[in-house]
Amino acid sequence: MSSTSSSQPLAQTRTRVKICGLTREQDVDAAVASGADAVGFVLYAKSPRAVTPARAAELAARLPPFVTPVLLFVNAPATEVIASCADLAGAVAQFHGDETPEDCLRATDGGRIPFLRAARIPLGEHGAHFPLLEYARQYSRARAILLDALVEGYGGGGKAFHWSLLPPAVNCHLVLSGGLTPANVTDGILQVRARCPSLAVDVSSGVEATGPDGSPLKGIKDAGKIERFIAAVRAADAAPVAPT
Ligand SMILES: O=C(O)c1ccccc1N[C@@H]1O[C@H](COP(=O)(O)O)[C@@H](O)[C@H]1O
Repeated sequence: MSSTSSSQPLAQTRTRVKICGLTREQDVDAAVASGADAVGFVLYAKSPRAVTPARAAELAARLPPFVTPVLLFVNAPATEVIASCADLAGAVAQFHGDETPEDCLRATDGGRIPFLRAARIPLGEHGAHFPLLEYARQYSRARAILLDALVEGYGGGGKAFHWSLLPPAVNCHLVLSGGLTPANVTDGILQVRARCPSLAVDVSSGVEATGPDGSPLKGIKDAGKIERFIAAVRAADAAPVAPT
């Protein structure tokens, strides 16, 4: 039985929130205080938000029960994924590179470690050509398909794809990400939830602090932005679902 597709329609749930790319204790605490359901640590050395597995475990030790640590990998060897997840109780793996369905299973001990698979949707009108339903079928052992924009460097680019070009009906668990901010997340949820009842959201760039010149401080979060982001998610949950 697959995890992401079912013949029965999925139930609509409260929108779960993941805050990703955390590198500091105070940002983990801010995410938890604002009501995040999950926090993400980037175990991809080329990312400006990269942490080591040991640092991820140290930061995750601050999490209270029922807040899930997510470890993000890009084309990491299976042994590395398995070892990192073994060191962090309750961790979920997020595959954000070119991992095949077989790679995902190998790196999760045959699916025993729960995992998310990122789908990288082209920007602009090209997004209409992404075969999401087929992709979800291929990665049916994933707990959810995480939608991100196709950007250089695999992810974390702060760019949004065109949500309106997603298929009209998707019956698998989705995580919407890519360029979400406190200002656009309500609209994103309303557009995607009309197509998929089981939706979570994930943000990194959109809740980061900025330097004196307005440039983003990658890996450094802004507690106020995290709070406004989660408040905007709750506003979407309180809104009626509009048909597509
Ligand atoms: O954060 C990164 O540096 C990163 C690097 C490589 C792959 C994914 C990465 N981040 C993830 O990308 C999505 C969207 O992020 P954003 O909100 O647009 O910045 C999210 O899952 C990040 O965790």
